[in-house]
Amino acid sequence: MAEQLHGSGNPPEPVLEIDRLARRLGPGFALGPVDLAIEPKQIVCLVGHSGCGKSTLLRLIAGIEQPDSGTLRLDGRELAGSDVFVEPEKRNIGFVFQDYALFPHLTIEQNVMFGLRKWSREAARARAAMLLEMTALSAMADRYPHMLSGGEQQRAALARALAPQPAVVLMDEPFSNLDRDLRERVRHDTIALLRRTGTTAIIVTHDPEEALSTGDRVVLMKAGRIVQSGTGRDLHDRPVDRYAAEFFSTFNRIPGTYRNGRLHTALGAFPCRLDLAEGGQALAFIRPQAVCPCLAEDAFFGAVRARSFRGEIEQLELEVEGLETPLTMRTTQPLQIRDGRLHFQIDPNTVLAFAAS
Ligand SMILES: Nc1ncnc2c1ncn2[C@@H]1O[C@H](COP(=O)(O)OP(=O)(O)OP(=O)(O)O)[C@@H](O)[C@H]1O
Repeated sequence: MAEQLHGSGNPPEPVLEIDRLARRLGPGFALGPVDLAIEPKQIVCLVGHSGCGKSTLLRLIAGIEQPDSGTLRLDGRELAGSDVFVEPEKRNIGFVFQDYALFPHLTIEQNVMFGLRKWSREAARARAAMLLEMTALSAMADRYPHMLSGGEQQRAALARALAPQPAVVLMDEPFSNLDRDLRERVRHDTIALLRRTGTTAIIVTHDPEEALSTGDRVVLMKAGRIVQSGTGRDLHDRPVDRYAAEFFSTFNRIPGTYRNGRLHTALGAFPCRLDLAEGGQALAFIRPQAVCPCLAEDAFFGAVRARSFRGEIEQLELEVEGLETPLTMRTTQPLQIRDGRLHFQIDPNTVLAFAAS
């Protein structure tokens, strides 16, 4: 997770400010109201399940879609508001589409130069040459898009988006068309290029791991709204609700009773603060990695019902007295299973608690 570090002073002025932005699409879907402020040079990952409105928000920012209400400002200039609407090509925003959308009848160099039509030919060629160099495409400048691999087309689309020096680049699922190995590499190179050029970027993804590993800031959406926004650490370690928790991790959900600032369960009592009356029902969310092997005789134990070795980690399903469903455990530690039983303890530090309803 790459966290951007700022000095101890105030955060920098946002480059993009979204204020109460809303858009209804047909009878079934409404986006917003959405508020979001994005700092310069930040890489923001918009993440959420299919249909939550990620692309709609991106299209509103790009100007492909017009909001019903709310405002959008870029570098202090209003792009969309009650009586303002700036056309996409006048927004100084770059866009990389999921399918790259390169112009098939133009060479790679011509594609990259497309947004530079107002530049002098000399300056445009120099800028395109620099971006082709940065994306390792110089040798392919005269080829047409169909003569490039998927990864190369993605880089060409990024070079084209970056060419006019946009204030923000928007990328809609830019790595999803690539197979797994290639995706890792292209993602790494893309982020390196965005960092090197100091580009502010919003990347849409539905992949939780991609969001956590890529974004300086992760914005989780659900049903057209922002559920939580923060660093990957914030969202992973301190999710605001069950939805956010389960989006990024898998958990054992252990029922319990809330009393005296603790959630009392069959696996012990965990300190927590819930907006719940004394005696209210809640769930302890226990990560499989927080279930640790333990040799102490008075530790909890369970009957091993399934065991699968997955390379670096081993996953076990344990049947534990007092629990209705098997407890999942993931560990890298050596295991001592005696008579089919394993002793374990729970690391309380990562346990989360949510009201049961
Ligand atoms: N032009 C439209 N008219 C009516 N409904 C639409 C229109 N475009 C999108 N929708 C609906 O709006 C919702 C949000 O779509 P959107 O494409 O923004 O979601 P998404 O989070 O990007 O999903 P995915 O990850 O599948 O691309 C969906 O339910 C979709 O069916």
